[in-house]
Amino acid sequence: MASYANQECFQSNDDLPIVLLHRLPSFNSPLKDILQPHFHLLDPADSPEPASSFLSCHAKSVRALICIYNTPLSAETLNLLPSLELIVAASAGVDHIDLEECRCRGIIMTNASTAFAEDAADHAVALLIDVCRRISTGDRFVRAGLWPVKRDCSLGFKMGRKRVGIVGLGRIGFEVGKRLEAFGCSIAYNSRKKKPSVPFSYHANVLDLAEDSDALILCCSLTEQTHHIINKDVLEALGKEGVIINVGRGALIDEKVLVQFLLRGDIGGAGLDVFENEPDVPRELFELDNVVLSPHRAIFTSESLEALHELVFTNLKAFFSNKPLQSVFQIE
Ligand SMILES: O=CC(=O)O
Repeated sequence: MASYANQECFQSNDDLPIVLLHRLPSFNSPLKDILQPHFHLLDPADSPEPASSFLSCHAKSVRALICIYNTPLSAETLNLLPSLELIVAASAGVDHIDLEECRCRGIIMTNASTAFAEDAADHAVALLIDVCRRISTGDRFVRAGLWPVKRDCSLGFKMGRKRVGIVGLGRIGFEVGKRLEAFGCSIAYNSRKKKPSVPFSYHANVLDLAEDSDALILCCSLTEQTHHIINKDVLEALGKEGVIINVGRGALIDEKVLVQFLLRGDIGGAGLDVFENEPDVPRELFELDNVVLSPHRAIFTSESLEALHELVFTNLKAFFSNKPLQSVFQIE
């Protein structure tokens, strides 16, 4: 457990480094209480003034900003902050932040993938097991009181020893691969570049990966290049018994196409933690027993959030002491 009290604290209130919290008024986080003794936190969401006047007023003093969860951070907002050098994203995905503007301005970014990787990977594997073994289906069957009156004969798929393709071998994808190796699965992956010293086989494109896989697990970031990376051709290549799992972002998949494939039985099943228009989920999926739906909660454990708080604290502390940062997100 992190102990923030033990960390060296800046001396007087005036000495506290200024950090801007960027959050929607609806997003609260215990981070505020944790950081308050160590940093002078500016929170426009708590101010009666419009955010733009609040930001203009404090613009010059803000060198670091914490972006809470998926609060959109546009070029327009960034332009109000000419002294900004660091964005600490309290999320693994950073598709809600204008990366092009950050790249042009040389703003450094850290994200939370080191804090979230293990729990997100557990969730991906849990979805795969659930889709293959129909665990949620069985749960619904028991709760509906059907067991005493009829037998549950829904046949699932074996999950062990399957060929699994991971799309995006960052920290989360790597943890997924490690876990599935223990189930006897053979692991291959696709990412922008082949990773040195990784024991999994590399496919330079997703179509080839899908052709060689029984299940695809999406763990990559959402970018212009990965938007709808899972399309009709990829789903066809995955085949009628193929399973798709998504713990990345909804728009990695062309969702309308996926729904059609599932309704026609042209794919074996799907485990989805993320959706194109969250929290709206295509209602057609509600009736399908080979689909497991999860409300974007792959990272939500108390341990993950504790690790996130520690990471945010450590990065801010390091930044203001000119020390190396952890979990830097490379903007390309
Ligand atoms: O989806 C969760 C995250 O990006 O942290």
